[in-house]
Amino acid sequence: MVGIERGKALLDDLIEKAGGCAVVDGGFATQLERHGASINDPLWSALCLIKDPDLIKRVHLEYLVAGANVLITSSYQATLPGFLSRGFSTEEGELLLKKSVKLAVEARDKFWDAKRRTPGNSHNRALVAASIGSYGAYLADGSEYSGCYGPHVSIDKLKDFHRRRLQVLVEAGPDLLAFETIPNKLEAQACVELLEEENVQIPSWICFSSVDGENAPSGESFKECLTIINKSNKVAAVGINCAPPHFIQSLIQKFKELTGKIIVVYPNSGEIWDGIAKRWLPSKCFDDDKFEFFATRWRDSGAKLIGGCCRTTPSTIRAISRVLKNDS
Ligand SMILES: C[S+](C)CC[C@H](N)C(=O)O
Ligand SMILES: N[C@@H](CCS)C(=O)O
Ligand SMILES: [Zn+2]
Repeated sequence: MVGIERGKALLDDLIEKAGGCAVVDGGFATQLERHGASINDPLWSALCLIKDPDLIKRVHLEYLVAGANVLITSSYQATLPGFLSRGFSTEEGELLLKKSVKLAVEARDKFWDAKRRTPGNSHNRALVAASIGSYGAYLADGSEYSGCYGPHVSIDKLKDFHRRRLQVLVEAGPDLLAFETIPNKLEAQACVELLEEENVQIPSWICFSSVDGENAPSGESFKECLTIINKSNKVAAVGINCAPPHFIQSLIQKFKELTGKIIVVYPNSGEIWDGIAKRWLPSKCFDDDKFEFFATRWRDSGAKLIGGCCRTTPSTIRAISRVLKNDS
């Protein structure tokens, strides 16, 4: 078995060993902020790659201890143009991108080396998914929740935006690529074409946000979006991240009808991001108990990777992990 098939087998194996549903980590930026990191910045969580890499590793370890089987790297809003605009050279920017993968791999290996020696160890070796935030995340104007990129953003522009970061992240050796908060069909198409053009040999997941619980944020149907993704053998899983948790049950059912790929869901707490004021607004939320209650429903509806996104914490992941493990 070579390349992409080997990577997919690794993911299938992780899911099987976890009892049919593996746990993704929780809000990465949220946990950085709980430790005092100040990330109100165009680079958002990626600012810590520059300012406090030790904290990044610490947060990865906290999610592993909480039961995460997949770690998502700190590269969501880490981009070469973003680093260049801060005075870094291209080479330095590429090193920062690589560092995001290195920190997660080091945390995973440290945790796994300790666990595998423990008698009765029931842990799986976690996988590292390199985060690729949408173009809207880079714009830092909240457009990952609207999908409105304007008429001048073509598929070629989106591919150009994503290409070098993707190459550098793949070179750094993660197990998976995690495209996050994709808000429209055009960007989904760009990601799929890029994976093919770059002949990427590790599996990806592509996750959409949603603001109405039925469609991509752009208003385009998931049927249209998934028709594009279904044609790609580079994409192992598809799903939803950073959407309100009360949308998830019906979206899993919808996705089940639209794809044969693994379904991945990691909703946020339900708070709404105000992209202009750059803060979370209160709204209908799930607490950890509700995540615990709904995690088994999401699994029973067909999700095979479940976690949390913004405003969830290691205690959310502990609750999800506990219930999925005890119930499998
Ligand atoms: C997932 S959102 C809360 C990340 C931050 C956003 N892209 C911004 O920079 O405003
Ligand atoms: N994984 C990202 C959030 C995506 S919305 C982070 O917390 O950095
Ligand atoms: Zn999020």
